[in-house]
Amino acid sequence: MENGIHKTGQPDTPVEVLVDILGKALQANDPSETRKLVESAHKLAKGLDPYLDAISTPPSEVCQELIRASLEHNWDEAYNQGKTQFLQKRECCAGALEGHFIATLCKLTGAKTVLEVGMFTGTTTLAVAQALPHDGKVYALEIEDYMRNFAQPFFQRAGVSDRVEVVVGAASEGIAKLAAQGKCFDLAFLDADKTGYLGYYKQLMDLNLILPGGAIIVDNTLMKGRTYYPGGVKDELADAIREFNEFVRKDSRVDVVALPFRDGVSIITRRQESSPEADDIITGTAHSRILQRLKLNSKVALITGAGQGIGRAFAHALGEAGAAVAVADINGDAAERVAAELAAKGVRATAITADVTQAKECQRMVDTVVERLGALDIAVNNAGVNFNNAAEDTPESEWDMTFNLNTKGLFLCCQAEGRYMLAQGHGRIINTASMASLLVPHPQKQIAYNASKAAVVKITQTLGAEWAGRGLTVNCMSPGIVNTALIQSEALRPLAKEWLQQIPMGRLAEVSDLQAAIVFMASDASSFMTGHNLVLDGGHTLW
Ligand SMILES: C[S@@+](CC[C@H](N)C(=O)[O-])C[C@H]1O[C@@H](n2cnc3c(N)ncnc32)[C@H](O)[C@@H]1O
Repeated sequence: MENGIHKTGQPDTPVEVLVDILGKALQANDPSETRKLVESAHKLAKGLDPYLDAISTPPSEVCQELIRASLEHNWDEAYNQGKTQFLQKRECCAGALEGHFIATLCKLTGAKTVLEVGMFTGTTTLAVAQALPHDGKVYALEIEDYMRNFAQPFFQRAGVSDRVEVVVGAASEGIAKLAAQGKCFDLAFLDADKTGYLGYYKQLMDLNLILPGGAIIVDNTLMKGRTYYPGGVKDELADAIREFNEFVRKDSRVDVVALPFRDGVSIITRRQESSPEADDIITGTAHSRILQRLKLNSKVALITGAGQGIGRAFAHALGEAGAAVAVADINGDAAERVAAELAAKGVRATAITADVTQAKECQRMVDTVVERLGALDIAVNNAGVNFNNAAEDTPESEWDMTFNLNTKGLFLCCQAEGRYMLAQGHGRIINTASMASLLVPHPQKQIAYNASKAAVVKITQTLGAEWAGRGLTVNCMSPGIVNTALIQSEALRPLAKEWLQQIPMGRLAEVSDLQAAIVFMASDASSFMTGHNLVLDGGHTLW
C-alpha cells in the first residue's frame, strides 16, 4: 500500500474514498462535474459519525439524559454568572460513541481503577463507571467545581456514585494527590487542557501510576487535522498536541497506536521488557504476566457435583478464567441449568448426567467430555454427601453411601480422568476434601463424612506422588463450613451460631471464597504443587 491507495488502485477506507473523489474534483474541468463530486464527498463525510452511532450500542438511558443535558446547557450563562472559571462549550462533551469506546476498553482489559483527566459533565465517567465491577472506581479530575454538581445527580440516578470520585482542582495537582494516596490505574483517559497533556503523561509514566498491562488513552491527538495540516495558521493547541505525539512516539518505554476515531484517539501501552539479560522474574514465565498465568484459555475442565453450591461456583470460576466447562451432576436438570448459566455468559459448556459411584459411569463421563469438548485438562472431583448421626447410631447403609460417593466414587473419577491425562501427558486433578480431614467438626456428629474426607486427602497425596513427573498434579481443597444448601438441613441449621464462635474470622465460607483458589490450582501457575491439601476455613482449624 502506498499513500493510502492499494496496488489495485482502489481506495479502501472512507477517507481514501474521500481523497479519491476530491482529487477527481480538483482535476475536473466541467464545473457541474466538480459540484457532483464535491456533493458526494460531502455526503460521505457527513454520514460517517451518524452511521457509527447507528451501528454501535447506544448509551444507557441515564447517560443519554446526561449527554442531552450537557449539550442543552447554557454554558455562556454559567460563565457570565461566574459559576465556571472558563467559558465551557458543549463540544467539550466527548459524546456517546467515545464514552462507549473508553468503557469498552475498560471491559476488555478487566479494568478496576480508571483515571479520567478532564471530566467535563461526566458522560465518559458515567459510561466507564457503569462498565466497571462494583468494587471498581473511576477518579475524575476536573478544574471546575460546577461540573461535580452537574454530574453528581446523574451518577446517583445510575446507582454508580460509590464508583466515582471527582477530584476538583488542577489536574497536575489531582494526579499528585492520588499518587500520594498510593492510587494506581488500569487505564487513564487524558482529555483536559491540551497544553497540559505532556505534563500529565510524564507524571503518570514517571510515577508509575499505570499498572502493568494498563494503558493511557489520549483524546484529540489529531486536533481537527491541524497536527498534520496546520494550514499556515499559528495554533497553540495543535502545536502542543504535535509535540505530545512526537514525544510519545519516541518514548522507548511505550508503544502507541493512533486511531482516526473522532478527533483522533491514541492508545499508549507500556512495552514488555525484552533485554537479553531479563530473566523470567522480570519478563514473567514465558513472557506471561502473573495474572495471565492464571488464565485457562483453551483448557477443558470437568467438575462433578457442579449442579449447585461449591461445584457450581467452581464451574463459573473456571469458565470465567477461560476454560470450556463440563458440568456433571447426578441431577441432570441441575447440570443443564448451570451449563445454561455458563453458556449465557459466553462460556463453552456442556451438561453431563452421571452417577460417579459407578466405574463405568465415570469412564462414560470422561469419554463424553472428550467427545464433546475435545480434551480433558482439568478435573474437579467435588460430588459428595454428608449425613449427621452419632457414631453409635450410624447405620451401615449411611457409612456405605458416604464412602461410595465421597471416597470410592472420587477415586473412580480420579482413575478414569488420570488414565486419560497420563496418556496425554498433562492434567490437573483437584479433589474437594474438607477441613473435617484435619479436625473433628463439632457439635454435629458425622463420623462417616469425617473419615471419608480424611481418605480423600490420602488418595490425593498418593496419586500426587504416583503421578508426579508424568505431567499430572493432584491436589485437594479443604473448605471450612460453607454456606450452602448442604448445611440448611434441620439438623445443622441451629448449629450455625456455635460454628461462628469456632471460626476466628467469625463467619462461614461463601462459595465465592473458594473460586480464586480453584483457578490457581487448575492453572499452570500451580505446576510445582502436588499432593497438597489447601485449607480455606477462615482459621477454623487453628482453634
Ligand atoms: C474536553 S473536556 C472533557 C470531556 C470529558 N472527558 C468527556 O468525556 O466528556 C475538558 C475538561 O477539562 C477540564 N480542564 C481543563 N483544564 C483543566 C485542568 N488544568 N485541570 C483539570 N481539568 C481541566 C475542563 O474544565 C473541561 O471540563
